[in-house]
Amino acid sequence: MARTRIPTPHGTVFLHLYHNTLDNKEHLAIVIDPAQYSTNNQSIAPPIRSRSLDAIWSNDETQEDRILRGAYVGRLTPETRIPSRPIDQSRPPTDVPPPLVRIHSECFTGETIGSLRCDCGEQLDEAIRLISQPIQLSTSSSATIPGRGAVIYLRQEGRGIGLLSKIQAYNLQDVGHDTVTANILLGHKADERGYDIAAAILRDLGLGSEQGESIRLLTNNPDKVMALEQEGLTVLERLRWYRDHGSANPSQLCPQVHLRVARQASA
Ligand SMILES: Nc1nc2c(ncn2[C@@H]2O[C@H](COP(=O)(O)OP(=O)(O)OP(=O)(O)O)[C@@H](O)[C@H]2O)c(=O)[nH]1
Repeated sequence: MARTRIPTPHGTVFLHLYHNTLDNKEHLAIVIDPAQYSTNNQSIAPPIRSRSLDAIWSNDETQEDRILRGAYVGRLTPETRIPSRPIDQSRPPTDVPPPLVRIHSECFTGETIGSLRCDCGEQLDEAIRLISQPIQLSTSSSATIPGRGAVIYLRQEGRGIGLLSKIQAYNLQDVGHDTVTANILLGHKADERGYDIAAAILRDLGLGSEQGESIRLLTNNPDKVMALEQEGLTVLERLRWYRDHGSANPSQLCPQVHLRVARQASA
């Protein structure tokens, strides 16, 4: 695996690329924890870091090897390069809310070419924006810490049926079938997504696992919570956050979307 810093409109994030033994796809974790990047290093919450990244991979691994794959702490600059050490995870103080997590499945059409058949591109952006929002600590009405959490980006296009079948399904939708029937006519299940890889990535990041912190999950989809709990992860709270797919009715929008719509209307 490897990790690097990516500047985004919502701030600095750390992109983690994972290899796995279940499929030959490169799944990703977008870790939002800008405190790790700050120079004053006074974060009261534990850093969200990958155990496998910070592990020592071999006896002959050099500091340069570690830096190259992203196993460093703080900022990487021409003058500063501090390799990380294997993690000793500490539990956060009790007034720090659990990290916010979004499990997002790949959607080339919505994210890359801006398809309006779905709102996946907007959802991805909104997830990073929401997780990046400063967090108010419960013990003090004025103290805040930088937003922290992660988007787990799974390479399961078209609810797991793949891009080719998704394109064919769109044609079936254009001739009058709904999304579920279109998938079934193509020999697929209505939804072929799985969340075991997401659970493994979350465990690696110390999110939701016994050794780490519990999480708050951004989703309208209770299957995602069930799947993570079956994998032994702890989801403290499910936050409904967006409109359900296919719902164009503004009365069904959640508060964040109402806010965004209001902002757009006044722009
Ligand atoms: N087959 C098919 N897949 C679609 C269609 N529209 C969106 N998708 C896929 O649906 C997936 C979106 O899933 P998620 O981001 O996990 O979100 P969700 O299942 O809607 O649940 P939430 O967590 O509540 O947002 C992506 O893989 C998209 O490619 C469609 O019309 N047909």
